[in-house]
Amino acid sequence: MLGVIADDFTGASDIASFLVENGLRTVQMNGVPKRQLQEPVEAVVISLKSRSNPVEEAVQQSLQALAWLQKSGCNQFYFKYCSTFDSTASGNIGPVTDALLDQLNDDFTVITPALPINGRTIFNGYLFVGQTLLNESGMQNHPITPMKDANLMRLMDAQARGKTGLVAYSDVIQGADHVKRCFEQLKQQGYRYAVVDAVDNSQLAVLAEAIDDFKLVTGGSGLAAYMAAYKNKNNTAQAAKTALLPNKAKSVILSGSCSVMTNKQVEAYKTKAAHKLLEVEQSLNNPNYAEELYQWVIENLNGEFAPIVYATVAPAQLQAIQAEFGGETASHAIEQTFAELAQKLKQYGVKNFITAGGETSSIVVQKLGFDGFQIGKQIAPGVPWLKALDEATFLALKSGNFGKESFFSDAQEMFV
Ligand SMILES: Nc1ncnc2c1ncn2[C@@H]1O[C@H](COP(=O)(O)OP(=O)(O)O)[C@@H](O)[C@H]1O
Ligand SMILES: O=C(O)[C@@H](O)C(=O)COP(=O)(O)O
Repeated sequence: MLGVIADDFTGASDIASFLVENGLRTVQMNGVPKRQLQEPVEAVVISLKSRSNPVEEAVQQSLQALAWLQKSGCNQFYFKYCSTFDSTASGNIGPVTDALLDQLNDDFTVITPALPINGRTIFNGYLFVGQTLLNESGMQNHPITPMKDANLMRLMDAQARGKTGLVAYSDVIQGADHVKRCFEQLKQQGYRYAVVDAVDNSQLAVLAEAIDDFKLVTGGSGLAAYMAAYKNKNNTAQAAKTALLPNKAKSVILSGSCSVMTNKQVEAYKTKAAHKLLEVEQSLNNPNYAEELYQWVIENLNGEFAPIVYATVAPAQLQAIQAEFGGETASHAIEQTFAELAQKLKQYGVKNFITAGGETSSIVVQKLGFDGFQIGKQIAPGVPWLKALDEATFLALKSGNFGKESFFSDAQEMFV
């Protein structure tokens, strides 16, 4: 069984959806579960909110997740981080990878954020988003983990204990046996991690075969999709695919992502539905603010499309807000307001929640407190509908940069 430790909740649903698409029966758990697994599954994804926590906390949470997965019968582990490698010079991708390797008594793994279907590719160890380098893609303006370099070896070396080598495109295309030999060479040269080029899915397919016996794999969801397909090559590739869809019911959208794509999605959606900007100053200073937003949402639940509350702003506005209130203070206040608002709306009877942004989605789901999710149909690559395990509440947790401009209405067009 494959055990996945995801550093945020959108990332968890992203990887879970690709595992399901490629035939693995998968469940997504909300944090480290307090109970044993009840579902017969081939993969378990544990959603953590550890991407931007202090390093020690992220390491500790990840090790707890690993221990639970080991106890539950997993024999291979995947550390899922963002396809845009969201991290800083102190972590958390490096330290968590090191801690997981140590705990598994291993000393080598791969670094593979590539997700070609969503434009994330790696060439000569540089991460691209579409046709631009990561650090020119808009990710340099990320509110919490601004990405100012695209070189994965440098990014990893800054935050991890060991040295990072490269298996370049010209080697990857020579096939899985050759890639395995490259890994051996890198190990002999003292490298602990290998960035592996992937400009399209065929390199991920090669890599999936080359790492089939690795104890720990790290990356975005792209490689996981091909691992699932490889593991499933002899049998029921369609078995786990699901048609699970949300019911038409009271629905809301909460958008706390400031990514380039979320900005476009919010702008497009504002032409269709009731919309309200979440004001940072109010979040910080008005103790009644979540209640006021709640009243606004419930007055607007009966439109053709769900109302949206958004903190999403363009880079210049974000900079001004962060300069005025402090980045962390602003982020924290916004996240708390969204969490409180979501809780009130659930109590009111809202059944479908669409959230945008990894941190935002994570805090909302933690507050709503489900044990975990079944994985439903994808709205866009990497964004499935999820159904809470014990009730008919559905969620779509949209990664900052995923989905088309019409994502928010696309999601609702799937209601049955
Ligand atoms: N208007 C804003 N001003 C300051 N911070 C903001 C604003 N809107 C959102 N944020 C914060 O930015 C962070 C966005 O992160 P996240 O939700 O993970 O989105 P993404 O998926 O795009 O990375 C959150 O902590 C959120 O609270
Ligand atoms: O790998 C990805 O890009 C996503 O699964 C993911 O982790 C996105 O993070 P957010 O943009 O913070 O939602």
